[in-house]
Amino acid sequence: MSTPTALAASTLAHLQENVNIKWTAVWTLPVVYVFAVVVYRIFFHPLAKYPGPFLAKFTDIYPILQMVKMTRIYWQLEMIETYGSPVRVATNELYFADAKSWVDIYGQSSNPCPKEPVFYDMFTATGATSVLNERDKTAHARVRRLLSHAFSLKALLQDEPLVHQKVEELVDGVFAPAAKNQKSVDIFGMMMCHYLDIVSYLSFGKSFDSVSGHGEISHHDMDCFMVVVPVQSFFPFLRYVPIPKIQEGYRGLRKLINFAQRSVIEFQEKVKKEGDGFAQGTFLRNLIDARDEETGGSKLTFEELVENTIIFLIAGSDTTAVTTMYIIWECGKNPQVKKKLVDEIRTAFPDPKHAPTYQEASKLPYLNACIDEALRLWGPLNAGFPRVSSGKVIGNKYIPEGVTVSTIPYATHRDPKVFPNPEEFIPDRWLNSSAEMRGMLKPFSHGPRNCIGKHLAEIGMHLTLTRLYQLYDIENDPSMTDAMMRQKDRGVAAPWDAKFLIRPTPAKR
Ligand code: HEM
Repeated sequence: MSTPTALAASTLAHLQENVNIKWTAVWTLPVVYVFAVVVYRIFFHPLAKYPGPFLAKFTDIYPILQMVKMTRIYWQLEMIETYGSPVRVATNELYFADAKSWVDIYGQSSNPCPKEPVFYDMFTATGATSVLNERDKTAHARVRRLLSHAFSLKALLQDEPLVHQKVEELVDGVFAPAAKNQKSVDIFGMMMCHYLDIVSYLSFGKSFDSVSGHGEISHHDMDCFMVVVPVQSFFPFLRYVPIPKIQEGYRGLRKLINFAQRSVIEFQEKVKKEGDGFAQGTFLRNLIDARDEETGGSKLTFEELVENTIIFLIAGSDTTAVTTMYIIWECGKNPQVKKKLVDEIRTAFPDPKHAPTYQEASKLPYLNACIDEALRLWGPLNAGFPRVSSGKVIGNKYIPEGVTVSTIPYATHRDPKVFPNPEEFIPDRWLNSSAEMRGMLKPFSHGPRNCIGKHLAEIGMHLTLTRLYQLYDIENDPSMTDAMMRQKDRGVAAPWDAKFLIRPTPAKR
């Protein structure tokens, strides 16, 4: 018979055993779960058969790491070169680098691949959706139709005098003083400001005037809020974090939203007061007046106007500025290229009193070739645009629904079979371009979600480059190196050191 002490001891031992079993269960269950997930992802996941680095089979570490390091484009190319296309770069993600995938993923389709939510939810200033991040096909098509007239070449050309005015401000405020004083000038920030001034003028009916520094909003405000905008969708309470940089970002964002709201209201009031004649045919007037017959004559709401115009600033200034700067950089490095371009421009426009118009400048074959080549080699958004497979054949394989897919421009633009010597800046390759080359060059993406601002970007770049080379001989400052101009991929891929020193001197004719 057990004594009471022995009984108590045995009960205690049982209890302890139970507790041990429970503790063992507490830590073994997650381990078994994680092990099962890893085994599933490596051997049984629908993407198990695709090549790729080992860790990508069961983690999403690589793309995240590359985004943080801002070196995504280089790693993307390395993945394609090492494993071919498609390559599995994360548990549920494939990269492609061929012409057919451009059409399959991004082309017009009754079964389109929608935008990837985690990536695109980042891009909102006010919390509303815009043409950029709207995922629903029908809702996007409505906004896109409402915006399309304002972005048509014909409508934009009505605003051409404004672009000329901004180009002259860049000349007078930046190039002329540097040429006069025979000094190098850093055009990195100024070029961003130049295009910001153009887009803000179109969007709000008044420019930020950031080149002259007289405006209400500066490029610095934009930089500030770009620190918080992409992060806040992951951390909804970010605005309450008392870190100075974050608070400065929110101040910049609030300033911009206030400016946008105020400008749209003032403009709408003027339209009401002054009637049909007011600012007729201008960009903002076109947006306000646009009606979509397919949705019973719906118009852009106030919230849509504000969010979309802010998105135009983000999408349309640094992108165009970066491309312009890389053309100047490459011309500085390649005297023969520069000579051809400058000769073409100065022969077509010998009189410095006549600033070339877009219709004239867009007919220059070598300038067009330089722009294509810069977008191929240095395109600001060449890291790709993620979509979610809708369950369809992409390339030549069926890709199940839900897999994240993208075609990587940085890689298609460097395919040596299509672009010999891919790392070299050779504008001549575009003078007789093949359909194959055009099928691989997609700096503005492809299909119904391609860049709506392409014409505006082209007007800006043509007018700016022709005028600058018409008036100035431009050298790269000797201190500038390839390493300083290497692209840093902060969303828009721009020179690593955020600096580009050049030396303009009056054109020798
Ligand atoms: C060289 C200059 C530019 C380049 C390389 C460029 C490139 C692109 C690319 C690749 C996309 C597709 C992005 C995606 O699918 O996520 C895009 C979309 C867009 N771009 Fe541009 N862009 C440029 C200039 C502009 C300008 C000047 C504007 C307007 C002011 C603009 C406004 C937009 C908008 C609103 C979208 C979203 C379109 C939609 O989803 O329907 N872009 N751009």
